[in-house]
Amino acid sequence: MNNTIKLAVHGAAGRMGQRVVALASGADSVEDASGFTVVGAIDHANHSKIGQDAGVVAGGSPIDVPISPQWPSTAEVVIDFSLPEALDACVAQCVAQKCPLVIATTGLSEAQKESLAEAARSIPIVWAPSMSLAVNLSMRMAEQITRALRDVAGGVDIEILERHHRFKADAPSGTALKFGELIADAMDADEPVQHVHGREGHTGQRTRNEIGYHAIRVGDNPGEHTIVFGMLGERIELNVAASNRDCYASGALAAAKWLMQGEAGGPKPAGMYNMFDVLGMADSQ
Ligand SMILES: NC(=O)C1=CN([C@@H]2O[C@H](COP(=O)(O)OP(=O)(O)OC[C@H]3O[C@@H](n4cnc5c(N)ncnc54)[C@H](OP(=O)(O)O)[C@@H]3O)[C@@H](O)[C@H]2O)C=CC1
Ligand SMILES: O=C(O)C1=N[C@H](C(=O)O)C[C@H](O)C1
Repeated sequence: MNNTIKLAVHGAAGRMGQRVVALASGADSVEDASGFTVVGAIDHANHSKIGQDAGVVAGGSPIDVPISPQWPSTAEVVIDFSLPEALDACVAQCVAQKCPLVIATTGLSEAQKESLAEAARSIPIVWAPSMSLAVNLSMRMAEQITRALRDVAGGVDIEILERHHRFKADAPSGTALKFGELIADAMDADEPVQHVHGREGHTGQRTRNEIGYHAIRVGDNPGEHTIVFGMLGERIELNVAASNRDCYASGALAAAKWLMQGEAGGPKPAGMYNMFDVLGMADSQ
């Protein structure tokens, strides 16, 4: 009997979708990727790869699953790496099929975030801007550093630099925004933290309660974040960089597996989860 997890990938012909298909279908031996059968490789109807075998599109052997706009009825869990404008239909489909969902797409609108919260009332969703273990661990470290430096004499200036490939559509990265959100909470400032995106012109002196963001787009960089904690006389730089996209793909597969491991033997209960939950870091602030 085949008791592997039946997986559908949304955005399957894209850079990330291809790596998820490749790992989940065993092209490389990665522990988090074992135990899946890819049953659906979904992309939009006008994609040039429609009809081609998803395993071959991903650079491996055929897996008998074509890239298709059709949703398979057999999927037990869905991983989405697509575009914000493609996400609403994906969420609606998962709700209709009562299918657990991992959402990795970034650049979502506030309205989309609200509808995700609504969807999470009926299905379990893992939603995170970075599926990488190293990034999520670095987020926890950034919170700790922020708290440790909160009352340092002279103050600390926190700036977030992110570097990504030239094809990336959103800026700053979802990960940079998440770092900023967590750091702002950890600053526990008396006044609201200002999120300042780039600087140009006569900006005046930097205020104490701001976080700066700088988005660099260069070549094929698969993702790098540097959090600078600048003090008077010294600084800390927390740098986390991907060498390739498999840290995100294997993290998404770990999340899909985690969603399928509810206490009652079925999937997790409906709710909104993140990678801290998946990685057992929810309480390690
Ligand atoms: N959370 C995480 O760990 C990570 C998140 N990401 C995020 O994942 C997303 C995808 O990244 P990446 O793979 O590099 O992007 P790509 O553009 O390479 O892939 C997106 C895929 O979705 C397709 N698509 C477009 N419209 C639809 C639709 N209506 N239905 C289904 N598929 C559609 C695209 O087709 P077409 O090319 O024709 O537009 C493409 O094949 C981004 O938001 C990125 O920021 C990326 C890496 C890690
Ligand atoms: O588009 C990408 O490539 C990435 N996007 C995510 C983000 O916006 O944070 C995660 C990762 O950095 C790669």
